[in-house]
Formats: sequence, C-alpha cells, structure tokens
Amino acid sequence: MDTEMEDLTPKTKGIDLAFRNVTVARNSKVILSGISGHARPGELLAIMGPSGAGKTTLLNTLAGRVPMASGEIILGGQLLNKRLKRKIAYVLQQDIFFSNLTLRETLTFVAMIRLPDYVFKEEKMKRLQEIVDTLDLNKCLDTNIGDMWMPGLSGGEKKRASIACELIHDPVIIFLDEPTTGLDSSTTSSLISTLSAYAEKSHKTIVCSIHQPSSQLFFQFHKLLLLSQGQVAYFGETTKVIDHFASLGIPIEEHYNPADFIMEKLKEDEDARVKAVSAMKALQEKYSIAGNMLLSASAEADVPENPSRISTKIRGAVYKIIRKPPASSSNVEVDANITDTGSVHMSLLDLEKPTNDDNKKWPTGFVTQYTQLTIRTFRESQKRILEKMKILENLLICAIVCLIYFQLPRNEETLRDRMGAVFFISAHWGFIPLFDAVTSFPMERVVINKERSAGWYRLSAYYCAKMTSELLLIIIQPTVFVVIAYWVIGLNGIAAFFATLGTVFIDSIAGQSFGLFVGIACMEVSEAMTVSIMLQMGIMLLGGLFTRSLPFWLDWLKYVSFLHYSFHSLMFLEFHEAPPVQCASNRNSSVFLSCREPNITSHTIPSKEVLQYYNVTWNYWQYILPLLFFTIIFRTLGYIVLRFFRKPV
Ligand SMILES: Nc1ncnc2c1ncn2[C@@H]1O[C@H](COP(=O)(O)OP(=O)(O)OP(=O)(O)O)[C@@H](O)[C@H]1O
Repeated sequence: MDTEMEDLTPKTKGIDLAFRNVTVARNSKVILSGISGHARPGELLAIMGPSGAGKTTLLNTLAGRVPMASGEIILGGQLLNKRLKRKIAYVLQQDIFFSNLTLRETLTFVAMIRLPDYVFKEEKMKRLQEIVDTLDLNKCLDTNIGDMWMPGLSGGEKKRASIACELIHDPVIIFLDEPTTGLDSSTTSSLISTLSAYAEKSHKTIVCSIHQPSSQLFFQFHKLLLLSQGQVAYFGETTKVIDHFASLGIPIEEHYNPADFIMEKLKEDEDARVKAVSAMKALQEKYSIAGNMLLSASAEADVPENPSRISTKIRGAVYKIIRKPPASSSNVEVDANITDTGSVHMSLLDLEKPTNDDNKKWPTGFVTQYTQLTIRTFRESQKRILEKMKILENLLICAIVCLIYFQLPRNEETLRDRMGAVFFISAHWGFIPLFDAVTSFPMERVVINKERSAGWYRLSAYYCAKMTSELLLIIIQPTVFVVIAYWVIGLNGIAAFFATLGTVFIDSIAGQSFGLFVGIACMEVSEAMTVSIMLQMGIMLLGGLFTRSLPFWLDWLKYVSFLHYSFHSLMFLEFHEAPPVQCASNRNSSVFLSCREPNITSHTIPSKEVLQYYNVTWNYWQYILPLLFFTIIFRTLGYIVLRFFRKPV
C-alpha cells in the first residue's frame, strides 16, 4: 500500500499539535488529569493505555468534541477554535455510513461536498482516485458498504473507507480512535504502515489511539503517549520507552513485546504504575510544558535513569521554555531553544496562518450541498423505499384489497364496505410513509450527526434535500396501488380518479412528515416505534370510520388527526357528483330519508345525502388545506428539533 503513497500530493501540510494540562471531568469524576503532549507534522503519535484509561476521551477532547475542565489545546500556534476544528479529521471507532450505498457513491459524495467549490469536478475525482489508490480500495469501489443484515465491505475495507472520507479534504491533522479494532493482524499492520507512511510523506500530524499493538507495529509509531487511569504514564519517542521504564527500575524481559509489557505493568503492577505516573508528574511540575513536551526533549537528551535525576538531565539539555502564555491570547507563542544542539527555534506563530478561504465556515456553498445531498438521499432512499420485498408486500396488499372489495355494487347495503375501502386507502398510504420515516430516521441520524459534527454541510441544505428528494419516491407505490385498486373496486369515475391520486399523494406526504418529526424527536428506533404505534391508534380512532359521535369534550381531537382530513377528502371525491347509490332492498330499513319517503318514486340516494350522513360536510379544499398545513408544520417542527434539540456532540 505504501508504495503508492507517492501519488498522494496533499495541498496542505500538517500543523503542530500541543496540549497542556488537559483535565476532563464528567459527573464529578475526573477522567483525564493534567495531560500534556505534542505532535509535529510527519509524526504518528499513538495514545495507548488499558481499557478505560481515557484514550477516547482524550482524542475527543483534542478534537474539540468534549469540553475541558481546564487546560489548553494549541493547533498551529492558535488555541483550538471553531475554525480550526473544521480542519481536523476525526476517524471514529465505529465506521458510520449509509449501508446501502456503494463505496463509490459514498466517496464521490464526500469529494463533491468536502472539496471546495472552486475545485473542478475532474480535479475532485482525481483527488478521490489518489486516495482510493493510496488506501487500496479500488477492488471494492462498487460494493455496498453493508451492515450486519446486508453483506458488504469487510471490516478492514470499511475502516479504510472511513479514513478515505477524512483524507479527501486534505485535513491538517488526523485523529483516529482505535482504527485497528476488529481487524486481523495483517490488515492492522497494513493500515498502520499506511498511516505511518502517509504521515511522513505528506507531512501530516496523525494521532491515533490503540489498544495493544504487536511489537513490529508498536515501533511504527513515532511517538507514544501512555495513559493510565486518566494520567500520563509516558510521553516521548516510542523507541525510548523501554529505556525509560528500565530507568524507573522496571526493565522489560527479553523477547517480550514492549506494548504487552507496558500494558501488563500498568494494569497489574500498581507500584510500577505509580512510579511511571509520578515520573511524568515530576517532569510536568518542574517545567511548564507547551509546544514541546519534556520527554520528547528528554528523548533527544537521552532518557534519565530515574525520576529524581530527570531534572538534572533536562537541565543538562538546557531547555529554555517560555512559561505559560496568557490564557486570553489566541496566538500562543512557544519557543524552545536548544542551546547545546545548535539553535533550534520553533515558533508556533510561524506555522499556518488562516487565509480568507480557511475562514469560510463551509467547504462548499448551499447549492452544491443541496445538490449533492439530494443525489445521495435519493439513491439511499430509493434502495430503501423501493426495496423488492416492500414492492411485493404492497402488491400483495393491493391484491387482497382488490379481492375483498372487487367491483363493489353501488348500493346502500355495500356503502359501509365502500367507506371501508376508502378508509383503508387513506390509512394505508398515510401510515406506510409514516413508519418508513419513523424507522429509518434514527439510523440516518447517526450518519448525519457524524457529518454535522465534522462540519461537512449546513443543516438547512440537508433538510431541504431530505424534504424534496424523497417526494418522487414516496408517490410511486401509492400510484401503482391506486391505479389498480381504484378500478378493480369500482370507485367513482375518471375525474375523481385523478383527484383521488393527488389526495393520496398529499396524504402520504403528510404521513411522512409526521413520521419524520417523530423519528427526529425520539432518540431510539424502539422509542420512536412505541410513540408512533400509540399515535397511530389515536389517529385511526379519530379518523372518522370508527367513531362518528365523540363526547363533546373529545370532539376537537379529531381535528388533530391528519387521517380525518385525508379520509374525508377521499369520501368527498367518492360521493360528490358520483353515480347514484341504490336504496336498500327493504326501503323501510334504510337509514336515508330519500329511500324511506313514501311519496318518492326514486330508488336512489343523492350523493349530498350520503355525504351528510357520513358527516362529510365541508368542501374538498377545506379538507386538503389542513393536510398541507400539517405537512408544513411537522416539517418545520422537525427542523427546529434537529437544529436546536438534537445537536451532535
Ligand atoms: N459521561 C461519562 N460519565 C462518567 N464517566 C465517563 C463518561 N464518559 C467516560 N467515562 C469514563 O471515563 C473513563 C475513560 O473512558 P474512555 O472511553 O475515554 O476510555 P478508553 O481508554 O477509550 O477505553 P476503551 O479502550 O475501553 O475504549 C472510563 O472509565 C469511562 O467509564
């Protein structure tokens, strides 16, 4: 893999990362205590430590995703801020994707949306190909990402795909949270080699948390930050760690994997752990650590034999470190002059200065974001909504409905059945999109949150794309259903047919809007399902078929059921200006006045009377406008909840 590294020509060089006295507390528990360290461009820094040591918390904190109780994070000479956060790439431990998109579709979207608008599409695709070559992903470009239910990319390929998504936009610094979890040893080895080579060749700063690498892998990391119970147990060059532990009186046994040895000592030998942590503390207390960490210095100045001698050793290296800069300063200056090794001057102020382009909040404009998100959402939803099983299910339901209501005679005896058929159509096509939205959104939220926290696009662009891209898909299945069932059942004529079709579309869109709102408001699929089933019951009962006369204090509730409007508008279309309904054969038992009237010779019921009998007293638009209003209200509420109450961390 690394042989192809030459192809990759990043436009931006990495920048220095320095962190000092990072302390994080959660629920009055201190998770990280006074963590300091430093990584330079071209370096691969490993954060290692036993489970629960605080690796993920530290990475999240360095990436600006977790608030600190105290401490400083300095990137390229500036305290970490919103603008800098957008230049950080963060590869999460979990690989989060839309599982039914192919890798090519996924990466094309990322390239189009994360590379700035002034880069031509051909250039974006070229950059994408370079990343694909570098990470050896050519073979699986047309494979679905997949998940536990759908076969797709292997674990290693998925991890490389996650890394590819982050490398495309040429970040200045890359964080990876346990990228080797779940990978076999050869995939792990090839991944770490790729990262190490990438850091060196493209001069990027890479920080990566890792559990327990093999010894071969261990030495591929340039630097090591060892955590134990939220404290630093070692920070410095990886090659010096064995000597360092030996100097503390903890020598490694021969032929032992150093990573295994260190982890065992930290986990099982409390004395060794305390010694290691105290040695680091002694260093930190002695010197204010800013741009350069003491042990990286001590590594250059040889490793001290024991903690008590550390200060002498460091003093021997004659470090002049400017003391803690003022907290208010946005440009933190750190000088490290090593007088005995020549004049090594490093001013973090000299590194990357923000350009106008850097200050832009989003990599691409609204139009690009909206277009790309529409394409992606359409592809993703198309595979979900028009899934083979769903099509089959709807065709079967259509067949059952056609069999039950086949060519309903238009008479009083079958009026109830006709009403049932109309109610079924409105309920079915209101609830199918509702449940699709309810079940799919909580899963989609995970992807959206990942992308929102990394600042890929505006929420408004995503939401507009989501609202519009699925419209066409939502109406395909009801169209097929209505086209077949309408004529097989023998509903009202051709003019009412088109109006029925339009009404079913509006019903489906209102149902989807309601489902989307519930899906957005609920955090879990199970919670969303419980809430929607309860609401579905209420909506059904208030729809107009089951309850014709509610207690007066409950009567208003029917007006909040969208089904009430869709059902009544379809009833209106079915009976307004429709062929007459024949009276019951026993006219005396008829519920309609027109049939019971002894002087009237006609044996039919006027549509107006049927509509009145079923309480369909408004005109068509009076039922449709509230449906449109519901759609707008639920979609707006969905946006508000997503924007203000469901913010990603
Ligand atoms: N919100 C929280 N409230 C309380 N404790 C927390 C919270 N988040 C994390 N912790 C605790 O902080 C410690 C560090 O967690 P973290 O996930 O950073 O460890 P880790 O080193 O990444 O572990 P692993 O290797 O198992 O992933 C753990 O003991 C964890 O239980």
